[in-house]
Amino acid sequence: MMNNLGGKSFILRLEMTNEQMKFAEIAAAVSKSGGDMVAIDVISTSPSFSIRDITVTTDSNSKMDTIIQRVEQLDGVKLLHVSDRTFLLHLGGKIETKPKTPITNRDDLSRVYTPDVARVCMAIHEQPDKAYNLTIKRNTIAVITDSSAVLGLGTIHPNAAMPVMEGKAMLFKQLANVDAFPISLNTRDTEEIIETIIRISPAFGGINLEDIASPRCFEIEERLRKELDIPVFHDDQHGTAVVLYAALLNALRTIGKSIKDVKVVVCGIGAAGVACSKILLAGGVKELIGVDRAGALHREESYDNPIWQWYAEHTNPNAVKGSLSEVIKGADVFIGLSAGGILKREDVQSMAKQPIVFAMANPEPEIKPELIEDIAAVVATGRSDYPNQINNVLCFPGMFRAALDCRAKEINEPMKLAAAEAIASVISDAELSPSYIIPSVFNDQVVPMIRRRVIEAAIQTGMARKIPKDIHHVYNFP
Ligand SMILES: NC(=O)C1=CN([C@@H]2O[C@H](COP(=O)(O)OP(=O)(O)OC[C@H]3O[C@@H](n4cnc5c(N)ncnc54)[C@H](O)[C@@H]3O)[C@@H](O)[C@H]2O)C=CC1
Ligand SMILES: CC(=O)C(=O)O
Ligand SMILES: [Mg+2]
Repeated sequence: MMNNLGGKSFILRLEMTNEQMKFAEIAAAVSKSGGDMVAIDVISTSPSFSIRDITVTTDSNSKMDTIIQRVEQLDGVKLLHVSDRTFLLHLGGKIETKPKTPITNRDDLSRVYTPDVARVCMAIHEQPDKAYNLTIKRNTIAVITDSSAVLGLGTIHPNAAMPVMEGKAMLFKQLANVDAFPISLNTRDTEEIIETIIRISPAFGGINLEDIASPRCFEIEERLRKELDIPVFHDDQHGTAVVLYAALLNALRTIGKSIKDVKVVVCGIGAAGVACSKILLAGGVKELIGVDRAGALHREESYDNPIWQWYAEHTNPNAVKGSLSEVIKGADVFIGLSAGGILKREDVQSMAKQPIVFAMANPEPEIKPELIEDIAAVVATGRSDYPNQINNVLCFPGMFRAALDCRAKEINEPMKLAAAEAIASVISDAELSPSYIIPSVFNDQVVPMIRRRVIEAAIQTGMARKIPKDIHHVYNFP
């Protein structure tokens, strides 16, 4: 079954008769259908035929079927199997847990497990905070979803949300050495979600809420922040807002506009759209218009959704009404956090000179960059296969590294702004350009810069319960 989630790479296992072996024809069939043959591996050979794996890449999934059909039609070639490399990477899940020390004899066994472990349990029982020293709590967070807003896929089965949560857990570990447990809840009831998270919280040093739809995500996060003494961070709201703000600061630097003067249209007033709008208001944007499915939110309308009511009262100073195409006219910046393909080239043509377009919906952006690269000054998406990836992955590993290291009670607004400024500052003036406004996820300065700036902000705002040695030493904090 084909989907349409962007470019991909796949492997065709082919049985080829030796006298009719024709790589040139296979390469031509692949190329004519819009693919590239990037590798050939021999699996087995016999006097009359051989079995080979041909790795093919395409720039869109829709071309995959055509390539397969063309290759199947070649004489002397039998298609045995098609493996999608993305699926292969997911076989058996993407992460595992491992003991830190081996258990090789009875003595080890009695220390890590019963009877000696009981002494450790009782030490923590007498002083529960010792969990930070004697359990995984010190370095472990939970990545928790209710599967109601997974990427831009909407509500999907709880099992189906796991690949994204596992992916986030991988990124936490690889980028910031934070251990993360992926958890997909089998409920979408606000009270049950809150109660479940409170009940499982003792194991964790932080909670990363992920892909929980608005408006329930706002209440869930607010209530958990009050109830728990560990940081609770809704990644789609705050991680996205931090990275968006960093990218916008740098994009404006490239075209010489000031954040205080630009007209910004945010499309999709959900979890990410609300948080991004809040950070923009805090950063000084005055003319901000939010658009959702029914058009611009404005103060002359009343909304059942309390966050939309708040939004309408705090944005759109001229109470502009209308569809996205109407309100985007003359805007300097478009920020899409809604759904794929909803922005038209004509909409971008109607924006102010040197428009900035951040089409951040995943997996399909609001508009494909190639459709507007000749008319937009700066274009960014949420994806890793285009330049300028604005994705919360630039924030959450460093943010939780910092929060765990200083044992933060909460992640507050100054800590988020500090993270945004840290990300923006990774790119020097000499490096900055319209196609390089935001560092890559593989830039190894990102996590340490965020960590340092966020810990400083946590200390200065009374959120840190511990001052890591390196920070204490460098800044001479009391
Ligand atoms: N690049 C990044 O780092 C991130 C990207 N996203 C993407 O942003 C999108 C929204 O995510 P969330 O805010 O978590 O979801 P959400 O479900 O909380 O909000 C989505 C909002 O978009 C609106 N919307 C949907 N179709 C629309 C349309 N055609 N026109 C106008 N508004 C429309 C919905 O009514 C809703 O208010 C998703 O595609 C998600 O993948 C979200 C978080 C991070
Ligand atoms: C990137 C991300 O968290 C999302 O698209 O939901
Ligand atoms: Mg998400």
